Amino acid sequence: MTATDAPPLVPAAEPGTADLRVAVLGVGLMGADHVARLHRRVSGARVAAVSDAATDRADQVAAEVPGCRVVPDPLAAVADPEIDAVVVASPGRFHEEQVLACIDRGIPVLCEKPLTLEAASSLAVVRAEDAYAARTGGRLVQVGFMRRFDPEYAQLRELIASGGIGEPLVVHCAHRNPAVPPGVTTESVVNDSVVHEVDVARFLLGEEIAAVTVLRPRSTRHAAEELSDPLLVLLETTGGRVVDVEVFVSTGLAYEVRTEVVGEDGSAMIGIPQGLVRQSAGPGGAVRGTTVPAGFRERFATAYDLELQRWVDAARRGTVDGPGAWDGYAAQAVCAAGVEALLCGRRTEVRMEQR
Ligand SMILES: NC(=O)c1ccc[n+]([C@@H]2O[C@H](COP(=O)([O-])OP(=O)(O)OC[C@H]3O[C@@H](n4cnc5c(N)ncnc54)[C@H](O)[C@@H]3O)[C@@H](O)[C@H]2O)c1
Ligand SMILES: O[C@H]1[C@H](O)[C@@H](O)[C@H](O)[C@@H](O)[C@H]1O
Repeated sequence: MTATDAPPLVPAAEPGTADLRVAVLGVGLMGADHVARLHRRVSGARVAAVSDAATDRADQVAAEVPGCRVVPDPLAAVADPEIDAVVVASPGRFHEEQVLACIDRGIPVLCEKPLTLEAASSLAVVRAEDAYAARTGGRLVQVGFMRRFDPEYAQLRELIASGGIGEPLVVHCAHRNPAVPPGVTTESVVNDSVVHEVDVARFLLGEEIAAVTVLRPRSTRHAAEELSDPLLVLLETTGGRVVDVEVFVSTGLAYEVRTEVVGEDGSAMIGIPQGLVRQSAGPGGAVRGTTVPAGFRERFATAYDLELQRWVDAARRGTVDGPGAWDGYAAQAVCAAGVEALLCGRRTEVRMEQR
């Protein structure tokens, strides 16, 4: 199920308030999905403008939404007085300036992960939003860690919080993509893929990550040259728990995202369809195990719906109801240590400012 073929959400916005006029910056794979969701499934908002470095792409996406304008310069879209809120879905290297422009204008922004590409620039976003909060008491930034809105992750968190499996000790994660676009590097796998598990670990365990170690097992023959794939990433939390992440981005098969938490009194796992599931290439390269989703758009369709609906509802109330700038910064600080650990081959401590 993707943005366009699922049944609409139940309207959630409060009556009597005007629709939020949203600009979406970057309408590639993710941005175009967000436009379709905001247009067809989410209530209380309308896509008033789109902006993309590829103007033909922007024209094509805008044509699907009545009343949607194309604004070629993304910063002009942010500055436009007829825009109330922004979704940033451009490549990560543009996030910092686009999010800072939203904070400068005092409008809410949902920024796709990663918040920025480095810990220092993410911290600059935190500081800018803190200055805005000191002046107004409000918050503006939400980061697109959509797994927090996935019903299975939410259920797992509640189970842990209720003591249902006792004190959590170890978390095992698998994050497997069938393939990644050309140009993806081993370092960008840490920043773009492992960043989800970093946020999941903080979300489930409620503590920071203190150190990262990265192991490089033998690489698959399916990986692009120079890509170390899979990786095993070990995250040690401040409370002494350990999270292991197998990240494998060129399986050639399907999209598998699993998380198992092992506690003192039990364990719980999410992300596995019931029954025996086998993933293997069949004759002629066909993929068996079709109950496993093909990609993140299918697996997390409900999470993206809920993420956008809650962002719109909160933005209309002048608040943020989801992972904020600090969560984006914390994840980048861990990923920076992860890239360092990858390059030096040793356990690396995370350097993070005090909140
Ligand atoms: N949460 C998730 O599950 C998820 C999934 C995929 C991608 N993402 C994130 O979404 C973002 C976009 O990824 P994608 O897969 O859609 O990439 P993409 O390459 O498909 O799309 C990016 C688009 O941005 C445009 N662009 C380039 N420079 C721009 C600029 N300065 N301003 C505005 N647009 C610009 C490109 O022309 C392209 O159309 C990334 O941050 C990525 O990490 C998140
Ligand atoms: O940008 C994508 C996206 O964030 C997906 O959710 C993740 O599974 C991929 O590994 C990553 O490349």
